[in-house]
Amino acid sequence: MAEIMLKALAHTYVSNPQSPADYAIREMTHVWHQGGAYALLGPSGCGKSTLLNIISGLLQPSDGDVVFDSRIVNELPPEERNIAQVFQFPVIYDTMTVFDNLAFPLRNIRTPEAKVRERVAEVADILDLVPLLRRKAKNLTADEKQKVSMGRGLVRDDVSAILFDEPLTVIDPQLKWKLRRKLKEIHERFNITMIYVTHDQLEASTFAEKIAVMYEGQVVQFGTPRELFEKPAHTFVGFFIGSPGMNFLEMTVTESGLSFGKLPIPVDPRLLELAHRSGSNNVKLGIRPEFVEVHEEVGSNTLSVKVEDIQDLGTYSILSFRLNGVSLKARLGEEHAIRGEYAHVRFPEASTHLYIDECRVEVGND
Ligand SMILES: Nc1ncnc2c1ncn2[C@@H]1O[C@H](COP(=O)(O)OP(=O)(O)OP(=O)(O)O)[C@@H](O)[C@H]1O
Repeated sequence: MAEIMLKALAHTYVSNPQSPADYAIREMTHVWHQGGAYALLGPSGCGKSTLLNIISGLLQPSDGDVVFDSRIVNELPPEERNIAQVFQFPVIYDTMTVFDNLAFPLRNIRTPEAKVRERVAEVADILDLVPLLRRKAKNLTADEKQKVSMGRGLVRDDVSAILFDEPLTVIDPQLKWKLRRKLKEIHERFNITMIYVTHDQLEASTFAEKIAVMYEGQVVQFGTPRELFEKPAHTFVGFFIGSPGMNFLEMTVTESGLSFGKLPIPVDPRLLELAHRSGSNNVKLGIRPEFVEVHEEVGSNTLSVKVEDIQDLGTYSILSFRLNGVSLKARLGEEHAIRGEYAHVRFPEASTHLYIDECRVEVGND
């Protein structure tokens, strides 16, 4: 069991890096606490596998340190780090039985056979593999094989952490939720640090207590699923988390305030002050579709917008509308009907967020 710290860590695959864009992992300092259930979430190519391979020791970082419980492990090969890794595709021996596959990591470290039987029985029980123990692995279904692969990661009780790299890719959608629940159960039972890599926000938020969202080699936010939804720290998090993602309105900063095109947008004067001080012309207002107020009639401070489309998704619908030439979205409840060609929307100040150079800014008692 261990706390894992990434200290001023960076990695490039390029021999002579010239700019931050040459780094698959840009410099980061980051701590994974002992016993935590974490997800590493981000789109393809953002650096998730690179980071995971650096933690497991398959890859040496070009800069910085990987520290397990205050011990620098940069030089240690994977087998000496006591890290278990479960990959996208099952890693099992087809010709062995399920029992022997699960026993393999223990027999490898010369565990007494009585202990092997005890641990294999425990792990097989939690993964519902008991009826399959005598079967040859090659006859199993894809999800059974992946469960065996997970079991091999869990069977040693001396591992520092288990790293999962998109482990449900080959699993049928109907079985995915079952395995996700299993993983949660395993985490609670074994109190082990787990890091789960995925590009699927639903997978990340059902598994993890805290999610590190990665974008272009950086962790742009590390927070609970709720924090990522309610206070996205970076425009990428706003866009990537949620369905559909956050709306962004590009602001013009003037002496007297912020405006979206010619439309004045009220904001807290302290935020306006921050926008002025930054001198940036990359200022955006973000609001989640869930918080856009939509009315059929004109109301106080409402803006008239042209309805583009209403997508009925059963228990809710998504309204697409146009404002100042920009397409935006609002989420409507079941009972909320918009019939006309125009709707009247409001962006409640308490639900809007200000982003300067893509990062959320806030002022006290926010
Ligand atoms: N062995 C390698 N040599 C050179 N560049 C690499 C290598 N492996 C990854 N990269 C590059 O590093 C960046 C990060 O890749 P990485 O595989 O870590 O991302 P990822 O988030 O895991 O993506 P995916 O979800 O598609 O696996 C990408 O630009 C990728 O092209």
